[in-house]
Amino acid sequence: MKYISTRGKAPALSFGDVLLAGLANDGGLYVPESLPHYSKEEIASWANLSYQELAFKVMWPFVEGDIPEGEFKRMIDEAYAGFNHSAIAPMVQVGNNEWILELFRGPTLAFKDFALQLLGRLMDYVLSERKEKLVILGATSGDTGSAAIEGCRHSERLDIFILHPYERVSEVQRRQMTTVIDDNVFNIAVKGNFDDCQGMVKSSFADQGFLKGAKLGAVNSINWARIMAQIVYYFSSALSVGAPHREVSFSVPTGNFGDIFAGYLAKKMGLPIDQLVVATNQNDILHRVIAENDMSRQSLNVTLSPSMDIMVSSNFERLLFDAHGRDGAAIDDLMERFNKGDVSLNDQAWSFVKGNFDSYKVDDDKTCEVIADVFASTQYLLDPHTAIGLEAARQCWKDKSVPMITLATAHPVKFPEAVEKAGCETPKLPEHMKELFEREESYEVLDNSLSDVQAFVAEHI
Ligand SMILES: Cc1ncc(COP(=O)(O)O)c(C=O)c1O
Ligand SMILES: N[C@@H](CCOP(=O)(O)O)C(=O)O
Repeated sequence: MKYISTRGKAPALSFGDVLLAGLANDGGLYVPESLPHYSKEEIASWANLSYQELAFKVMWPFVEGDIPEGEFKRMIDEAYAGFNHSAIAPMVQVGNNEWILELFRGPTLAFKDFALQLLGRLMDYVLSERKEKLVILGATSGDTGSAAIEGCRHSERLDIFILHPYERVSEVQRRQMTTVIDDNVFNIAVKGNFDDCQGMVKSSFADQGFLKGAKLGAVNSINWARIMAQIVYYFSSALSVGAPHREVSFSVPTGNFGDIFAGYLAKKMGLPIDQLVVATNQNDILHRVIAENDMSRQSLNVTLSPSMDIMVSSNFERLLFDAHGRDGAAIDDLMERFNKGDVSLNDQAWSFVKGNFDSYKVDDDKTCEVIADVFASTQYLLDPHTAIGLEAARQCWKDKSVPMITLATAHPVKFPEAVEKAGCETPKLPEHMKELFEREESYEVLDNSLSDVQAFVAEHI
């Protein structure tokens, strides 16, 4: 399979090259040149597969030619061995035809483990084959960081630097990253917000001179391999409620647009999806663009769902590429216009976006109300991001005979502030994290300055 850049100016690459490249060298994001498409019969034949077997079926066309089949199967098995539920992504029913897809059963308790447990292994394999090393620079609003560190820390071929916004992630999230004391793991708290951190990562890809010859890699969802692994649970959950013989809908707590973009691809690959609902917190740029064609960047709010405190949604560019007939030059031009302050899409692109997604915005008060109500009626405790997803699902659901699946993107134990504001009790940390608050932390606090961050990285590789 070949991959092309959304800006049309970078060379087409193979999976292995895209995996290591992260961002394309024209500033674009890599997407597959074409997608595999599966018939109803073929999807139906996957109904009794284990999660790992299904993962292989769904992802194999994307890696074939670059990763040997046996190695890929081994990596999948190892990646999901550390999950604490045999279904890997179990479903919980919270209402009539209303489902929660638990994506927090991995080691760091958020959906990021699905892709990052695999990504670390894929990178390690390709780097070993090529006898190369990689410097990872990642940005996190709280969850990607710990999952990436967990997925990469054991590789002798990776040094990993994670930027998180200073004092804007929950204490559990921070400690999950900063208590990992390994020679190849570096945490940096940037005095800024997530968009600042993500901007520094992208700028560093554009000019890698500061690395003195070392190569930069990405663990954020700008890396295609992240999206690929996130497609699988759309298939597994849909199959478990009767797809492909019936349609299903999904509601997805959204920030960087990676997770829901994976759902959009699942649909293009043949999964019968009725609705894809983009659920946002007060940082609602994606809701505004879908509902009103307004992409104006407003200042970033600090919310009770910090992992979604994002204004610049990287993966939206992948969707815009499709919305503009996969014309890289048009996207290159559009991105330049956005940077100059243009804030709307042309009619054709907007109707493409509106035609594929519904959206809803949920504020902090409503988030807490949903956590409280759902707990009172079912004894099921939602994390704040999932509560936003569930509320958006309920507001946007058009056909109640179609099962609505809300992605539970994180475990509530990571967000005690929201849980307590909702009047609920925060659950206990799981066994493997029970000493989290006693463990030593190590991280560097830096100004919101690209040169300071790059100097720190250069000094420590
Ligand atoms: C808990 C949680 N929910 C939702 C999201 C949003 O996912 P995406 O950025 O893929 O849209 C994130 C961060 O990415 C997250 O950590
Ligand atoms: N919510 C994320 C932000 C980064 O998103 P990514 O999916 O592009 O890695 C986080 O928790 O770090």
